[in-house]
Amino acid sequence: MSRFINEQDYFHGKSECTGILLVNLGTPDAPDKASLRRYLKEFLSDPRVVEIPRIIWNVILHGIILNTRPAKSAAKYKTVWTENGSPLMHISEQQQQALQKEMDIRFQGPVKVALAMRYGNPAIPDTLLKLKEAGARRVLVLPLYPQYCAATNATTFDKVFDELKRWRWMPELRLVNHYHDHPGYIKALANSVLAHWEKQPRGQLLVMSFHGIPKRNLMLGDPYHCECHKTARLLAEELNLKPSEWRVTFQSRFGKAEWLQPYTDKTMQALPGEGIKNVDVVCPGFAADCLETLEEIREENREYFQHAGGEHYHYIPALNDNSEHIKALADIIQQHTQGWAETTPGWSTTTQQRRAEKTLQRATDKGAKQ
Ligand SMILES: C=CC1=C(C)c2cc3[nH]c(cc4nc(cc5[nH]c(cc1n2)c(C)c5CCC(=O)O)C(CCC(=O)O)=C4C)c(C)c3C=C
Ligand SMILES: [Fe+2]
Ligand SMILES: [Fe+2]
Repeated sequence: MSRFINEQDYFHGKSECTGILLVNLGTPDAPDKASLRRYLKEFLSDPRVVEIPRIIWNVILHGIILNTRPAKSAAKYKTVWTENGSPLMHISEQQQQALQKEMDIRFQGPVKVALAMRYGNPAIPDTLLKLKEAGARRVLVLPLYPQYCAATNATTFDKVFDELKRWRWMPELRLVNHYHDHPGYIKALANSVLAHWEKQPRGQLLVMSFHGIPKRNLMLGDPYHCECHKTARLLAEELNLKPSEWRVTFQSRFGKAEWLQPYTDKTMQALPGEGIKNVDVVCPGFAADCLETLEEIREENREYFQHAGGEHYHYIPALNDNSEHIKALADIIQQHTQGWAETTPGWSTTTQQRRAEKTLQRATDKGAKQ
């Protein structure tokens, strides 16, 4: 017996690979009360998510929230659930598959891209074990949150560290902290807005709505607020927008404390009164569409806006598995895996083959001339 996870079938010369662990938030297994209760219990028990002293929070969570919220949230999830299940899960799987293809093209050595969710399934420990079985001696953790936040990125890293604490032979580990100002990500966002404007008449204002966090977290030094504003400024610059043509708001407030302002819902209720009756809304902080974009932004906030006298409200989808997004994420992976011998970005097999064919052709041409 050993307290650690051992290398049961280790043998010398076993083939190795680089593992890329993509992580998003997670989603309930089904849009029903029992699944929501399980999911919310795990999520909201995380001290990185709710930073209230445990003794007080446990009473609120178990006494009130877990008795009221699961049914209400399940009803909301039902409105976005599709035959493929939760949008967040389905889109994340598409991203994983597309990134695996991109890695196979870009890298010489074997790279295995795996998807995990911070809460629910597929769990981070199980996915790390799968990467281990595949021979991943190097692991890059890429949380799919462009803006760093302790409630999302730090808790992802916590979970990875907790699992690796149990291993006898730890892999080399690298973490992507954030990519809020990555040029490829900003360009992909800008092009998705431009593509939308080609199909729909452009609104008077582009609202960039980010998931909120408690204001206290900002005061305690969380860089999230600042990174959201930087993303927004870079996106506005890329789109050549005047200051009056764009605005940052924060959505998805949870609980009674003050969160980052201005709130998206209050803004939507106020805009028609300011003479802004046509808006486009984009959520640059969400790598994949989910409950918070599809239900809260695409539907709920449209109602607030139109109820207040707004006319045209267009939601611009998240980047999802859009090819420019996948290329930007692949660039981020490439930057962060530099120096890991087997993944040295080089010519893919097809590129090498094409080069060899060209060389052969040149030699043949030369031979023919002589
Ligand atoms: C994009 C980054 C996110 C940050 C930052 C974030 C902070 C944060 N969230 C809650 C509470 C809830 N969030 C919920 C859903 C949810 N949150 C994110 C992303 C961020 N959260 C996503 C992608 C999702 C959607 C998941 C899906 O299945 O589609 C929920 C659950 C839904 C509900 O019951 O309303 C809660 C609760 C807090 C408290 C917080 C920061 C402290
Ligand atoms: Fe959230
Ligand atoms: Fe919400």
